[in-house]
Amino acid sequence: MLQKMPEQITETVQEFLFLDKRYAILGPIRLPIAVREEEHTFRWYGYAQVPADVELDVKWVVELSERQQTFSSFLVYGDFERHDLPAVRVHSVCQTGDVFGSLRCDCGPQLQRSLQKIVELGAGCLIYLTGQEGRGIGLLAKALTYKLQEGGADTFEANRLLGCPDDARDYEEAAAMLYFLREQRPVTLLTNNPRKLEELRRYGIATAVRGDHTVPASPHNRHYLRAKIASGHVVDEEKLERSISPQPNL
Ligand SMILES: Nc1nc2c(ncn2[C@@H]2O[C@H](COP(=O)(O)OP(=O)(O)OP(=O)(O)O)[C@@H](O)[C@H]2O)c(=O)[nH]1
Repeated sequence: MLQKMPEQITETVQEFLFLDKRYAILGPIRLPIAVREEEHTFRWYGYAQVPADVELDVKWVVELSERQQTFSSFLVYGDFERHDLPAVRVHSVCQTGDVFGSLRCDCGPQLQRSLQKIVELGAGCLIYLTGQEGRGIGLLAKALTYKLQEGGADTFEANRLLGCPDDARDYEEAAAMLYFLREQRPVTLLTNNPRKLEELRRYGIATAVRGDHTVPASPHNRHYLRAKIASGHVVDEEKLERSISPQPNL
């Protein structure tokens, strides 16, 4: 192990307090990303909660990382900190949709579209929450809900049949990271889920407003999207219907 840490590493680890919780924030790290096949440079930050009694240094970060392999992180684009109303996507991990490109949900296209919107606007942030697979019930329970959905249950009924809540997610960490970047200055939250907005506001991001985040649907996720609408998601119906029942090319 390195005896003396080079400055570029020690400067990368910052400490941040939010609602009595202590966070280690690592970054920024330059990350070139292809968005619509064009290269754009984002600033990447990782973070973790830190117990009050540990000394926050590089050694501790490395030990934590060896113990715990999965962390949430976020991407920042443009002059996010100073822009009047930048775009923010708070995205819950969806291995099937985000990584495999599954059409059973709208997660993958929503993730891609959020990066596109951020680049188009010129300033924004994507917070990728890895602890929220399956709306917080975890990957394996989500897999079980898929089997139940094949038997006719909708996405929420399937959760309940397993004794799980409809939605077990919490947004305190996301609020903490937004506060770290911009304190309470307004942002447009790209979401169709009004609860997500309310939760961020409850945690101190009081000035956040909602920006529609409807993406083209497929026949595979029609039922899923209808269940989300019935549960309170606000979707641009025209955009959705147009994509579900494509008009023949004239
Ligand atoms: N339990 C369960 N979770 C699912 C299912 N399909 C996708 N998910 C998870 O749902 C989460 C995304 O939540 P959504 O309900 O699609 O949307 P949202 O985040 O509340 O709202 P938006 O901001 O508009 O995307 C991800 O963690 C996915 O893994 C499913 O059928 N069952």
